[in-house]
Amino acid sequence: MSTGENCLKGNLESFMQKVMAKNPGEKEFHQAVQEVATCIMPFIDKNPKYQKAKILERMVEAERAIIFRVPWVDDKGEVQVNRGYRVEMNSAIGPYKGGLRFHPTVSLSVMKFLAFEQVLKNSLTTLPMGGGKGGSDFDPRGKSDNEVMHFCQAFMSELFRHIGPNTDVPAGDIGVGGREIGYLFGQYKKLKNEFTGVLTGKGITWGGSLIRPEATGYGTVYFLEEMLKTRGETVEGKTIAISGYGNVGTYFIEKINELGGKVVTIGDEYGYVYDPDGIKGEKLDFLKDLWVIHRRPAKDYANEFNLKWVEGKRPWEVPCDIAVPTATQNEIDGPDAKNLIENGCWCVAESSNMPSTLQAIEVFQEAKILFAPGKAVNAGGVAVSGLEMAQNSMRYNWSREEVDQKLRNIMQNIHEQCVRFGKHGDYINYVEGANLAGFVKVADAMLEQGIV
Ligand SMILES: NC(=O)C1=CN([C@@H]2O[C@H](COP(=O)(O)OP(=O)(O)OC[C@H]3O[C@@H](n4cnc5c(N)ncnc54)[C@H](O)[C@@H]3O)[C@@H](O)[C@H]2O)C=CC1
Ligand SMILES: O=C(O)CCC(=O)C(=O)O
Repeated sequence: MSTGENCLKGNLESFMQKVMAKNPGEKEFHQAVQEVATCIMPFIDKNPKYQKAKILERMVEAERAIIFRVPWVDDKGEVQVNRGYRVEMNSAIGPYKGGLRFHPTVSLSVMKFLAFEQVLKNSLTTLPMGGGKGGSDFDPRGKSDNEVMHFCQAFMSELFRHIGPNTDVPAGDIGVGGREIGYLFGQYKKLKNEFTGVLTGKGITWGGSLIRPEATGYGTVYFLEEMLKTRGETVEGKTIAISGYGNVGTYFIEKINELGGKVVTIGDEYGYVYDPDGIKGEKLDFLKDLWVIHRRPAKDYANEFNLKWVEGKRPWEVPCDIAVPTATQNEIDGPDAKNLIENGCWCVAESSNMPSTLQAIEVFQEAKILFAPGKAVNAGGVAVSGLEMAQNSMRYNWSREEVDQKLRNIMQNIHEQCVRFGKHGDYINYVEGANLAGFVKVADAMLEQGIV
């Protein structure tokens, strides 16, 4: 290793030590920062203006992080207490924008890693959106509709004072779909007495955008198509393993089926289903409601169609051409990554946020397979949220075809940016490309806006 490389390694270590000391125990946040800093620090070294203004040091510090109590009453009349969060990470290029997650694993660390990733992702879309994320440790599974509504109303009773159409615009994420956005919006409107585009993912009759429900899944496919083109390939005839079967997973399958690919797995934290004939027709119709409407486990799909259920394992042991994680963070570890490659997988497109551990990323990059990170691959969801905001401001709606075309253009543009910033000879380092392209726009805006 040269003296310059040693010096950079030393800078990264000392930077990470400071981040870890300031954010003790927040392992997901450390992981997200480390992945980004590893790519950005050599670039900052060559562009001292970013160092002088301490841009990266400022970017890892949330502009604001709100933690609040969410008390509500369940169907038995018992008081329940959950914890709510909204991390407003960076507003250099627009209002804070990012989803709300309702899941028992939600913690400050999870919220901060998601908000940090969101800043760079939103920048990649080229739309004027800053980054934020929020949520609660509330678990919607097994709750009645009435309980979900009461929880959403209690959550918004605090959140409403921190958000607004020009300040912070939340949307859905794990456990938050159209139903939850409806209850959250209703409570916001009641409290503020105004009808504004304060949330995205709204119903079509009250300000939502066509294609928003489909956007993350479809956008993933559009990005995947661009990746495959770099090797002269298409989706047609490819066998694909995925994990989650919620909003992202089901619309991903829908678009893959249209293009002649075959999705053979879905799963959850309890195991996975192997469906070698592919998830299509009435099986996809069944799957679409399974989580998004009923919040039921993946095993129900195996039982319904008499398929193999593999208890306690992840789908990454199944032979496939392409793997697309669509569930949650750190769902592919080092051994999973090795398994995938040994079984013939040559492309991994991350549709969930930070699904691969740092070790898994290393395995994919060393094997030089096509590998692209969530912040690029899954940016279609927030991109159409940005289009929903634009339509709300204009008090106008674009057609399904118009939104879909804009989504496709945005995903192609993100792919071009990844190539521009990440190409090394024949190999495209999509992680480096996405991080650098996302960083430059935010960093330049921060420089122009002074030390704030
Ligand atoms: N909804 C959106 O527009 C976007 C979502 N994402 C990411 O995509 C992923 C999926 O989100 P959605 O489909 O919206 O959520 P969802 O709530 O509709 O579906 C979540 C899926 O993940 C599974 N799951 C949840 N926790 C799990 C765990 N601990 N282990 C294994 N499986 C688990 C559930 O069973 C379900 O199949 C998340 O990582 C989310 O952050 C990223 C960009 C946009
Ligand atoms: O649509 C949005 O605002 C956010 C989507 C989201 O949460 C994400 O991109 O991870």
